[in-house]
Formats: sequence, structure tokens, C-alpha cells
Amino acid sequence: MKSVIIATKNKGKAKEFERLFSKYGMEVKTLIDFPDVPDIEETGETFEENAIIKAEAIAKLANSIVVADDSGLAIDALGGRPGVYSARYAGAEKNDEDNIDKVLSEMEAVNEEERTARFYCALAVAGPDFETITVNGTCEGMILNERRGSEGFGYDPIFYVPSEGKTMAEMSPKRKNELSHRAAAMKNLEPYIEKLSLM
Ligand SMILES: O=c1nc[nH]c2c1ncn2[C@H]1C[C@H](O)[C@@H](COP(=O)(O)OP(=O)(O)OP(=O)(O)O)O1
Ligand SMILES: [Mg+2]
Repeated sequence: MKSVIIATKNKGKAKEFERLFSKYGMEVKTLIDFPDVPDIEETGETFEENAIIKAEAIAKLANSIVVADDSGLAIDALGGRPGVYSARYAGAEKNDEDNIDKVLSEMEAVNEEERTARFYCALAVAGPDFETITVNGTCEGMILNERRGSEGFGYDPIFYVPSEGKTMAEMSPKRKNELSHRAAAMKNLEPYIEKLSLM
């Protein structure tokens, strides 16, 4: 089976990519299996820049084609925060529960109709002999006042998708992978999957 390296240490993302790439008959390897690989500092100002930084750094180390995902939550009432700081919003140790608590407290006084938000996902593909490419995907939703559901990861329990009547943590993993920002970005990656003969 063909395989692809995803430059992530996030177990939630890894699980989703396993499913998303299995559609192309591809197996996913991540940095979770390579604990010695150092954390790549995400110094970019945009999701795209950070995805490129991660993909290129790991592609260089592995001398291989690498995909990286940089993603996060942009809340309108918070001026787009937590944005590129989503993972470290409540501190450097990257704690999903603390991040959610911080968002909930900042959103406490915000009216229902002003609780609009979207998830962003930038994917970068880097490799030894081509120019790095990037694609994007988004998913629109609303920030709830409390957690709902136990699937998924990150901000999923407070991210409500009106068309589904569910938070992302209440959806099946299969359904989330049909409508998420990551799914949308993967759809945009599709033409390149063949072109880069990742398959
Ligand atoms: O589908 C999602 N459902 C809920 N939350 C999500 C999702 N997608 C991204 N997020 C949040 C989690 C984290 O707070 C940040 C990603 O930060 P981001 O730097 O891209 O990932 P990370 O540091 O966890 O792992 P890595 O850089 O090794 O891929 O956005
Ligand atoms: Mg990160």
C-alpha cells in the first residue's frame, strides 16, 4: 500500500487523515511514530505559512514527500481569535480543555446571533523535487455556551454546525470527515494527489 507522511503530532488529526487518505488507498504515517523528531516552531502569521513551515521542515528531514496541516478556529466576536494561536490559546502546553474554557469565558456575554465562527485548515505538500503547494478549507459554525458531545478533538465540543443540528463532537467521525474544514481542504488537494503521484 502507498503511504504518505503527515507532519503532525496531533492524534485527533492523525485519526481523521487515516480515514481521509484511505479513500485513495493510502496509508498514513505521522510524527506520533517518530517521537525523536523535534517540534517545529510555528512562526507564521497565517495557517498557510505554518503548514508550509511544518511540511518543508519534515520533508527535508525525511527526504520525502510530506503533508502538513495547520488549522484552527476563528471566532468573529473575538476578532478572529484564537486563529493561528488555537493550539496554544490557554498556554504553551496545548490543552484542549483549557482552550475551550478560555473561549467559553471570553464568549460568555456574546449574544447567540453574534457567536458565528469558522474552522480553517491549510494543507501544504512539500517534497525534494517540486515547489511546495498549499490548499485550504473552511467550515462555518457557531460557538455554544457549553460543551456537547465526546467525539473528535480540540474545539469540537463547542463548535455547532447548524445544518447538522450537532456539534462536531456529536457527529460520527465519518460525518465530520464529510463536512469539516479538513475534508474541504482534502477535496482541494485531490487534483494534486495524482499529479504528485503520491498514489
Ligand atoms: O477539526 C478540528 N476540531 C476541533 N479543533 C480543531 C480542529 N482542527 C484544528 N483544531 C484546533 C485544535 C488545535 O487547538 C488547533 C490546531 O493547531 P495546529 O498547530 O494546527 O495543530 P497541533 O499543534 O495540535 O498539531 P501539529 O501542529 O503537530 O499538527 O486548532
Ligand atoms: Mg501545532
